[in-house]
Amino acid sequence: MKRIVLLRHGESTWNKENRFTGWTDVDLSEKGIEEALKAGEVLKKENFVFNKAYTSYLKRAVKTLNCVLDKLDQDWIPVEKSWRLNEKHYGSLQGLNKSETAEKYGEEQVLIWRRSYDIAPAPLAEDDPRNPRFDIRYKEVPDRELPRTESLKQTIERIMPYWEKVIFPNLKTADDLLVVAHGNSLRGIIKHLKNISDDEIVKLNLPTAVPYVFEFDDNYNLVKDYFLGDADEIKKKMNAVANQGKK
Ligand SMILES: O=C(O)[C@@H](CO)OP(=O)(O)O
Repeated sequence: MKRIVLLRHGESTWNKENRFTGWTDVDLSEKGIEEALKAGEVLKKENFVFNKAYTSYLKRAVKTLNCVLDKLDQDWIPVEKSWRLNEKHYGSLQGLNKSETAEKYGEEQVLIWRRSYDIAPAPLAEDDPRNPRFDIRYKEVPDRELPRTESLKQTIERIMPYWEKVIFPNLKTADDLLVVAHGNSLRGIIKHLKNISDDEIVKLNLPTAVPYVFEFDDNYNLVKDYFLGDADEIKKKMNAVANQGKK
């Protein structure tokens, strides 16, 4: 049996403040660190030994991974970071409070921006200092590939080359892989793995720092997927994420 564990980072300071984050590089909150350490403990209890881990270029994911590996005493394993695992770029919404945005534009519009498959928020202006083209960490990425905003569809399009060429083929030699990323970048991967329709994906809200295990047979077909943890608590966390876009 081969397994890939997907893990959304722990609560960030902007999750706490209920602000659209996207590619903004905010830190974990105190609670986020605790959640990340707890995820590590849960994986330890299940005796996971990872061959390799992947994460994004954003510190809330990187630090969550570090907390998990520390708890597992597997700090030594190879880790690869890629900008392709970054969160969906939230364009000009980045920094805005989600409830205030719902007051202004309506909950339905906010749901479209947050969860629809192919509608993207308005892009950042070319000269906006937050435009990724000004950020040194993306200097190796051709400008035409750097987003100014993204729909989930566009997020999936930039993740897939990395998923299909780098992460997934590793299952040939590895038994257990760990991917620590973000609410929407992981929704994109899950949509692909479970073949979820464009309409159904709107309903998926990922909880922070709850390990989501995907099991594959010898032909790399998905056989089973499940969250590790208390079902009621996970449901509560998912509802809380969904409610962030309400007035
Ligand atoms: O703001 C964001 O970048 C994401 C993840 O925290 O939020 P949402 O759940 O609204 O897509």
